[in-house]
Amino acid sequence: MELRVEGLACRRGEAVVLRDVGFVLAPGEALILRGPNGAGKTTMLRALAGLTPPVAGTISAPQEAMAYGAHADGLKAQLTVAENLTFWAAAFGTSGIGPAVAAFDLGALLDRRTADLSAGQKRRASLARMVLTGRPIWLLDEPTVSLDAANVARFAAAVSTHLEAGGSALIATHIDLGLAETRVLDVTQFAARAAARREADPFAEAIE
Ligand SMILES: Nc1ncnc2c1ncn2[C@@H]1O[C@H](COP(=O)(O)OP(=O)(O)OP(=O)(O)O)[C@@H](O)[C@H]1O
Repeated sequence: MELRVEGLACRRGEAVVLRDVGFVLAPGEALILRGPNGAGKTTMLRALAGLTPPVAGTISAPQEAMAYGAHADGLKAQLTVAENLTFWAAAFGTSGIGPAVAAFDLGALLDRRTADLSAGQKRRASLARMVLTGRPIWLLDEPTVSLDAANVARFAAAVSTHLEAGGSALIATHIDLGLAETRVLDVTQFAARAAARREADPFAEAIE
């Protein structure tokens, strides 16, 4: 499913952080969100995921087409990895957790409470949930935090499998994931405050 975003203005709290956001994400494509800390990557992903509805603009794909993987792992701490994944599979009507377990090498961890996992193990269990959603558009916020090199590669392979199946992914990350043929979207071009400053002072851009 294509995701077409036009004229999006996104707020965080009371402040409009981004405006005039526009891009097209085609099936089979990954788009990397870039920008320094505070540029608005999370803000954009939250708007697309429906957590903070945009102030203006249009998002072509319905909410049900998107799966959001946030900064937080979002696991139920007292449940085991298997119980967490089974819960998600049931919630999204996906049969079987096998492909998600294999993609993130979780076989040896299935009976462990997620509260007792290391940070990287929690991250892997959290990312496995994306596979279980069965949703075509993945929105991922710094997905590789806490992952070692082998697991960054596992994550990249899971994204590639998703893209090959006709899915797409919008990924905020500061690292090179090693994905083939990704496009990069620099969110600083959509900064609402810089635009407002430039409009107020036509010479501001020259001294920034
Ligand atoms: N709850 C909030 N209320 C008001 N402003 C916020 C809130 N959360 C974040 N902000 C501000 O919104 C701006 C965009 O933040 P955002 O988290 O989208 O940036 P980011 O590009 O994801 O940064 P990072 O790379 O550090 O994760 C920042 O200036 C931030 O301080």
